[in-house]
Amino acid sequence: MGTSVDAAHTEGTESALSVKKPKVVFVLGGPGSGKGTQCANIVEHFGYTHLSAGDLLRAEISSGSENGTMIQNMISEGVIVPPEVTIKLLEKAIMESENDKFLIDGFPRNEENRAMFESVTGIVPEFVLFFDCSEEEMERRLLSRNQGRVDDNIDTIRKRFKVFVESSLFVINYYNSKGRVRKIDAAKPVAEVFEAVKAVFTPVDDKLRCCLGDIQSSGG
Ligand SMILES: Nc1ncnc2c1ncn2[C@@H]1O[C@H](COP(=O)(O)OP(=O)(O)O)[C@@H](O)[C@H]1O
Ligand SMILES: Nc1ccn([C@@H]2O[C@H](COP(=O)(O)OP(=O)(O)O)[C@@H](O)[C@H]2O)c(=O)n1
Ligand SMILES: [Mg+2]
Repeated sequence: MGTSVDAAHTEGTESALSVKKPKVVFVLGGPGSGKGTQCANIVEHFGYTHLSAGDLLRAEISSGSENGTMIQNMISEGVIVPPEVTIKLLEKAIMESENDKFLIDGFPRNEENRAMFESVTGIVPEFVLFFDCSEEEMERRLLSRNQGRVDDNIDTIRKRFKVFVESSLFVINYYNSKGRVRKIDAAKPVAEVFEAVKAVFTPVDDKLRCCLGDIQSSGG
């Protein structure tokens, strides 16, 4: 028995996370759909901690980890890194945070990611925010992102789109069948997308209070 990150992978739901029981929202959508951009807005307004699976993997490469070369090669090819690597990084980041609510951005990207995260941590997401955007628009955004990413070139972008359609959409459909997907039209300008995101995160009783306020102030 143990609660260390290493122990988590051999002991099923004995992960430290099954004790911490954080609140988790998965943020999914194709490459360039605006996940990172909107997560920054959500953090500011709703007090979540943002964990981007891609950022954690890139930090792992920069740290000189023994997995670094393998991760670097896989990101350059636009393919999905083995789930135990990504889950370990997510668990560590969650355990190191004092917060108890997290936006997990860009994960789970395939069924292997999803099933292993659930069996290791015992966590089911509150809901899944899905940014829906055309490939044409996502391609335009990625080609002008200018963050020096090795995978923002047209060849790798096409491979990432293929992985999204062939593997990631399966996960979105899975959660949709469980009624957990909140789909957002992500092709609109950033501020308009965030209005739709806010509606998803604002608790129902806040929305009611807001409407009642409107009725009272109009004398109704
Ligand atoms: N709604 C939007 N309209 C236009 N450009 C956007 C929008 N959302 C994000 N961007 C830009 O598109 C690029 C990709 O956004 P990002 O948030 O990194 O997407 P993701 O994390 O899904 O790949 C960035 O340069 C970002 O500034
Ligand atoms: N769950 C994940 C998330 C990202 N990745 C890798 O990291 C790359 C970049 O992911 P990202 O989330 O930063 O990319 P964007 O969708 O933000 O453009 C992916 O193309 C994968 O190679 C992964 O292997 N597994
Ligand atoms: Mg991103």
